[in-house]
Amino acid sequence: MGKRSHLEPTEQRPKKKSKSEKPEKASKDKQKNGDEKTASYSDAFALSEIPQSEIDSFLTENVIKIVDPSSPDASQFRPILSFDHLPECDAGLYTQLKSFPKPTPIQSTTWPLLFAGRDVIGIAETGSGKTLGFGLPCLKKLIDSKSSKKPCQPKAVIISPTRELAMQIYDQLVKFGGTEKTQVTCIYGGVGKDEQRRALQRAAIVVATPGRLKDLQSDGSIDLGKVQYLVLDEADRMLDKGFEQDIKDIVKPMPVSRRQTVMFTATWPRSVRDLAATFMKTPVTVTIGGDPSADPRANLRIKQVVEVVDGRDKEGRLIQLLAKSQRGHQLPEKVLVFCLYKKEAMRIENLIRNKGFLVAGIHGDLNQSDRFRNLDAFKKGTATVLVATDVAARGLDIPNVKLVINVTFPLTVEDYVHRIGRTGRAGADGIAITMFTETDKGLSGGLINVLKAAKQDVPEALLKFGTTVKKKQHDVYGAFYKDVDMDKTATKITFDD
Ligand SMILES: Nc1ncnc2c1ncn2[C@@H]1O[C@H](COP(=O)(O)OP(=O)(O)OP(=O)(O)O)[C@@H](O)[C@H]1O
Repeated sequence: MGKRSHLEPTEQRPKKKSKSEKPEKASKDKQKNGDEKTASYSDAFALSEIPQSEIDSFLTENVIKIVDPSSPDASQFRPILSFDHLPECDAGLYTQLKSFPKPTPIQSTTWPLLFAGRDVIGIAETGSGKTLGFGLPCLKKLIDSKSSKKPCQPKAVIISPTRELAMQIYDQLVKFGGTEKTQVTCIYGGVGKDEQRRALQRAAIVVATPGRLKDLQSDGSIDLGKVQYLVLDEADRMLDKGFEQDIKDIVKPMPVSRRQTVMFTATWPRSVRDLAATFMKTPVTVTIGGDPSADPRANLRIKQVVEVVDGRDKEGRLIQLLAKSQRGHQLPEKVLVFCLYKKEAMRIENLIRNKGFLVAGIHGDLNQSDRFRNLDAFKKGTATVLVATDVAARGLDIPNVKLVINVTFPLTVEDYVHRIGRTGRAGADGIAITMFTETDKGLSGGLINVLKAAKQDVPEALLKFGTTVKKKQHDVYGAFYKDVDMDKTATKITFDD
């Protein structure tokens, strides 16, 4: 292990080391924190052989920041630069990884920490492989675990804000899970409970939406007292007011000392950070691409176009854009159209259908089988336009979405970053076109900062609305807040369960 750096204990930066200097192969029983979690992790020999200068370049080039309150030593956890550096594991866990050239930066940096049992907050751009970032260590933990599992007592729980995202995480775990795949299950609302109860009998890893998980916990169908690995995906969403109480209730039977807690997201607003700390034990915060205290950051491969328009011109402009993307190419492009409200989404979907485009919709008023079916149609390309509310803003990994059109701006710039992040995934490019009207002007400052940070053009007309960033106005924001029918006087907020 190299010399300790003189940095403040809260911050790790790449340490300078000569090329010939090699770190000791260190065994890392990382639990200095006096808790009951134990995990042993050592750098693979091939990783320990890599010169420190190469590690330093990797950290610098990817603008990786690691803040560990318990240690100032940057070399303690070397990023896993190649799949060959992964710790040994049975059960064909790494077989499927061969389809990828190497780990993404968030995977490289968080995997060693997670294998070593640390609590981790991982912040990285949309489409950067965060699911496997938390998913692979989860599967490895299960494979390595010697203790037997009792029915309805999972060892790992992964919580996601929407049913579609929960299913997507489940699919990934099954795909990468090798022989353990039969021990993964997914529970979410909008469908019957009996089958889910049966699946819980054998499930070691449960992927869930919070409402249904809480329901099954309350009626005794699941006992979370043995959970050792807890993930909040889209963590800022899971911790905002809409879900906060559910999450608190769910984690009550899993003491923080006995569980590893993992939070991943692309946006990490200040408003949730203190709350996050109450769920975690000396977490290491890993940020890819810059300081987490800055404005939410968009994926840099997405070209962002903002058009300041009169509200009455939106539909005409939308049809123009769709005509170009659907008929101006050999094959129609996949386009995701975001609306703010369910009624608006339904109206826009009908409008698009009447113009002869292949369209499907996804929002909270559809039953679950229609939601899954429509999403599937878009994935397969039988519908090339998907009209969605923010229920589809986060996490969904739909191949080849070329264009995102925001017909109505979301209620927060974080949601904007997630919405446009449905394109430009896994290294691809994408375009996002946003119609911005006078009604949205309260968010112009935040949007301008997102555009500037991503070196995008800021239209004059947007600057005229002002550059001040207003404090977040909605305690409940994002996908579910907006899945409300604002045309009605009763403003019941509905959540995925
Ligand atoms: N090492 C890798 N190399 C290339 N592609 C990868 C790698 N790991 C994962 N992917 C692929 O990248 C895509 C995006 O991954 P994922 O959905 O996990 O992104 P994310 O960071 O969670 O995005 P979001 O913030 O939108 O939820 C997926 O199709 C996934 O299969």
